[in-house]
Amino acid sequence: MRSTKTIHVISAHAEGEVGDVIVGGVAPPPGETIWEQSRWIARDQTLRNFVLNEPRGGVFRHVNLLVPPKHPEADAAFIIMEPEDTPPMSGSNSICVSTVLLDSGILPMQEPVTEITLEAPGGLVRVRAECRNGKAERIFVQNLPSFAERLDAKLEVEGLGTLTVDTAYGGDSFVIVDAAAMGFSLKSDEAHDIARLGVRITNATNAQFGFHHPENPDWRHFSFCLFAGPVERTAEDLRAGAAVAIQPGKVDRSPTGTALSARMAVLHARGEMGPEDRLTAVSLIGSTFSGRIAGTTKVGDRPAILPEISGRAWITGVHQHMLDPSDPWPEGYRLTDTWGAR
Ligand SMILES: O=C(O)[C@H]1NCC[C@@H]1O
Repeated sequence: MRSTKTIHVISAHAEGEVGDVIVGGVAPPPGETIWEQSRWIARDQTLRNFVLNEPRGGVFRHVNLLVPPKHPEADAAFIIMEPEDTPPMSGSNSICVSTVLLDSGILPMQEPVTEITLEAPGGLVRVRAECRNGKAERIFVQNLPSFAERLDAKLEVEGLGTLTVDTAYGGDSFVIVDAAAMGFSLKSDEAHDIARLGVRITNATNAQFGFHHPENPDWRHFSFCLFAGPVERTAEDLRAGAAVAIQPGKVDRSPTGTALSARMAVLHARGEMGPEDRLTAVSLIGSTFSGRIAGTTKVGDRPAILPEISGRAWITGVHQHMLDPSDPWPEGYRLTDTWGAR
């Protein structure tokens, strides 16, 4: 076999959403901070195209690049590559990265609990992993400070009229719509319609509102549309369906940890969720992430919560992605039959 580059990957999924991890074969990109390194990866596109485009990737794939941490408290750092974005943070990807680091032995595992600190592009995240028999069984992530931005804002969407939406940040930026008001009961056979509609709503939100993060002026757009199911409360246990449309038009198979964090920020801002409550988000495939509000803080002058989310991930394989020097498509390709919901 001949190859001009070989990239070593441990593949994983968190509650259904793919989050592969590059463990070797890629030199750390230039940059003084993990955020700067992630901007370099986003601008350069070479690695993104190689691992995300066909024939090695596909629209369902997210890939995380492990890099040496910059922060003295971090045990490891990672750059997240999603189909269209290179975001500050991701729930499912951080759970996959933690699981791969511990299950593969890159970081030492201690049973029954291992605590590690990860450096995401958006900042430090503390991780607690429940471990048994050599497996990280459940990962608890103290996500980035999360905040509600607009509540009950009016958004015009061509063909849909005026929608009432919330916007929020949960490690990534969300427009949140009421799933029932959009005619969805959040069943798996609605995935295609949710993906198509969600992208239209995200695009309209970007055109009309534009996102502003008080401490990260580089993150200026809305990434996702969350279709939020009704919250059912039993004492301190809250439960709600969640389907997130990801650009260019797919639905997260997991319940989306950043969406759960954004939703908890909105519920907290409305006085509908407190630190004693737990919110379980349920995805279209029936998988769950659990969340709680571990504290409150401020992001700039905005009131914010410190969300903790938890979920499970599993390793699915080990891959070596290679490039034959005669391959005419070294950066791969995308076609609109799968890249973008039609
Ligand atoms: O869990 C999450 O936050 C993510 N899942 C894929 C897209 C989002 O980053």
